[in-house]
Amino acid sequence: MICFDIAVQRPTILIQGAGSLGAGITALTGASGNGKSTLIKSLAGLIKPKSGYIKQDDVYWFNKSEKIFLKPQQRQVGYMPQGNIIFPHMSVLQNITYSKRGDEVLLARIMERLQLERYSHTKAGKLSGGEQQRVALGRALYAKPCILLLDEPLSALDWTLRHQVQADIVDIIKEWNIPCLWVTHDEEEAQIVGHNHWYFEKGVLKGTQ
Ligand SMILES: Nc1ncnc2c1ncn2[C@@H]1O[C@H](COP(=O)(O)OP(=O)(O)OP(=O)(O)O)[C@@H](O)[C@H]1O
Repeated sequence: MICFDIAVQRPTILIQGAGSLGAGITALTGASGNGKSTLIKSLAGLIKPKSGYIKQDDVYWFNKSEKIFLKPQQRQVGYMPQGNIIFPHMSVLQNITYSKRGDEVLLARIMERLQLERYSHTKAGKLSGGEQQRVALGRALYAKPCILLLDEPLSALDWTLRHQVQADIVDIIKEWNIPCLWVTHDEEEAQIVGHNHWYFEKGVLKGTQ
């Protein structure tokens, strides 16, 4: 279980949120610029909030008053960022094993589950959009995450691929039984994938109770 209560000051908006993430998918929506990526990056350790705490069970990842701040690599987080998500000149295998956290068994399982085996030595930049998304997901899973943070994981895909990759991700999260925070602009996608639905309104996280 990941619990947090944080505030992040941005130039034009104060972003605040408190909640807890147990197994299953929590969809996160909200208007552009309201703080969705900021929350995800804070949980991943890429942003240090100005106050509050983030903890996994009893272990603090961030605690302002105790001056605790774990770096991203010290948190067991699988993070799939928005935008350019793969290293195009590296092979699929090199992309997936980038974190060096997993092992051969986990790698084999990921390659099989994401149907990437036949592309192992292909440069990731040569794959289709949907295949690249699966590589990015594989990299996040290879980090042996205790939480998956997905920032608009389907945004680069056309409608057919969207449904396919969406179903793959939902299946894997069910199988792995871990918490997942899934950012999307698409309310319909949020309803389909999310067991819970959080949203940002004027920088404040709602729907967490
Ligand atoms: N690196 C940064 N430095 C300073 N301010 C930033 C930075 N990145 C984002 N912001 C600001 O923080 C606020 C929240 O941005 P954030 O990216 O979290 O929004 P979002 O809800 O994810 O938006 P979108 O849906 O457009 O991706 C915005 O006002 C944005 O301008």
